[in-house]
Amino acid sequence: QPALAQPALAQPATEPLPQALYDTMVKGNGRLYPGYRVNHAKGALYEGSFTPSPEAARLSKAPHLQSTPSTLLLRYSDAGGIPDVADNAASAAVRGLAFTFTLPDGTATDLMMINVPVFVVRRPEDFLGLMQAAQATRPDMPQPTPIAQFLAEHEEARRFVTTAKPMPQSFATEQFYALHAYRLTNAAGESRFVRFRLVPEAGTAYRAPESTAGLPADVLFDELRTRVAMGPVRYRLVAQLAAAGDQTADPSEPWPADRPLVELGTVSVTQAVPDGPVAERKVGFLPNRVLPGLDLSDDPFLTIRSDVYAIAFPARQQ
Ligand code: HEM
Repeated sequence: QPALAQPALAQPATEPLPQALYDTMVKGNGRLYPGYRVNHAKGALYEGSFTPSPEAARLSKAPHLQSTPSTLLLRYSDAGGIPDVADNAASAAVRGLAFTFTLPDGTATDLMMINVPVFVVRRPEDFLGLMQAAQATRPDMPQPTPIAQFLAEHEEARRFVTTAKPMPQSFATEQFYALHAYRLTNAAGESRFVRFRLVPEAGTAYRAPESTAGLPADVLFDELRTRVAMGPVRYRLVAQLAAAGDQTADPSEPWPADRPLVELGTVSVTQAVPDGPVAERKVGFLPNRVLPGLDLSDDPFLTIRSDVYAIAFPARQQ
């Protein structure tokens, strides 16, 4: 009997993906900013409330989507790991808005959004590849540079980087998207896949690209603080409903624009958190902090990102 050739399973000792994503993000920042988030480092904390619409309970039995209002803790942010990045810097253009909804009995869930409707890559491992390609690229390199090569091979990333990301007039005139699909299940046991978005009551309003150069570094955060001091800033939380067969695993691929939108309720941002810069260090959000009636889809980013944030949060407590 011939001996079966057993190739040695010589796998290179690689880091688990969440740790590799975190470490590569830290490396990309070039230096450490102790106490700050490695991404979305510049931000501000606010309080508010969420009042669900009657339609919300028809879609989901999740406690925050029934009739009882929740209190909200919200954090607005600019992209990138530099805590004092200017709001008009190109690197800050992907802005974040993260929420914790808390019911009177302490039940809580998180929702994390950015101001673009789709993500830059299809899969978490591609995000690692994108960061590695960007970090390996030097201006004096011959073409194709690693980043040019990555973009050549990833059509969705090309689409993302070439899509204009205009600077809003205000955080109160920007739309935000949770990107990933979630599954809502109502009291009758009926399930739908949805994607959440936030639509500003003030309408969307952007700045002409040629008008942003001389703006103060904190223009958006200062404007929001002044605006909220004068009265609540409101948004509508909206669910886009998937049709049967729409894919739910790839946040770089939008669903067709004709998918119905259902209003889930009103978000009111009512006041800045006192001593927010200190308070925000003890605050973290998780894409997988869900409730019965609000479940994760098969989008692998939801779990991988949650694992990354579970590494990042304790690392910034020191
Ligand atoms: C694999 C892809 C991603 C990685 C590795 C990643 C990593 C990170 C990390 C490490 C932080 C800092 C967390 C902390 O210290 O608490 C962060 C913050 C954030 N991320 Fe991501 N992220 C990814 C994708 C996304 C996507 C798709 C969204 C869109 C919803 C998003 C939205 C945010 C927001 C809004 C924050 C700020 C949270 C806050 O204000 O505390 N991220 N990200």
